[in-house]
Amino acid sequence: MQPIVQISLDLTNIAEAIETAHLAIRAGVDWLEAGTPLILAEGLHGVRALRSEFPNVPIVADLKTMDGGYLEAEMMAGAGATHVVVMARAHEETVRCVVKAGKDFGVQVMGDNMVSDDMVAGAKWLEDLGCDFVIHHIGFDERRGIAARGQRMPSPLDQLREVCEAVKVPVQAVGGLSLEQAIQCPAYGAPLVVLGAPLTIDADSFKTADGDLESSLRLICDAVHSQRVGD
Ligand SMILES: O=C([C@H](O)CO)[C@H](O)[C@H](O)COP(=O)(O)O
Repeated sequence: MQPIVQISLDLTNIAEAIETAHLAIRAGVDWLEAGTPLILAEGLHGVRALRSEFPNVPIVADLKTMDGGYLEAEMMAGAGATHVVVMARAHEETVRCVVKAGKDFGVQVMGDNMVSDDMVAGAKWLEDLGCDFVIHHIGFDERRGIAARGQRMPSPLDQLREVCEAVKVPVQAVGGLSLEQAIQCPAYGAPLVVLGAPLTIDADSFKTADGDLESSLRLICDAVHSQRVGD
């Protein structure tokens, strides 16, 4: 499969999310993610607004579902999401409910192995329960906490190859990746590349000399799309 570029809209209002999404789509981004902060701030309205503005673009709702999985997935599907996210730390029954809702409402399920005791086993478990994708994720707080104690910050690249080898479903690596590291994900076997905080939060640092963020983003998308997964 050709690598896919997703932008994580970790923003807190619809106007900013739509503006960033337009720029991203023009630059070649394939999927939009309604990030957790956007969903907290704007809820279903945020997902509906993205769907209405971008009728044909896949939209990942990063809900991080822990319970009540069927209804959460049903609501997000109704608002226009094409993908929902359930956590490996949730009860097995919750993952099953989200997978069932995914089938009933035509959305795909991404299982997130964040904070699993064994990240590789967590990924495999999510696949066995029927998730369509695995997100291999080192959480924001975990990374910051470890760094604050003066230890090396863990990276999702550390075990990415192992996770990709353990499952058959496509894998996405998330959590503190620089743009350069994100671009390397297909070489580790992960076809889904997420551009997160560096672009949505520190966007100014990624503008080209002429101040054009869109052209920087286009270069990144081209670099990802020109790769073959696992090379
Ligand atoms: O899911 C996320 C996190 O848990 C906070 O909600 C972020 O979208 C994800 O961690 C992306 O983070 P960066 O890689 O730092 O952009």
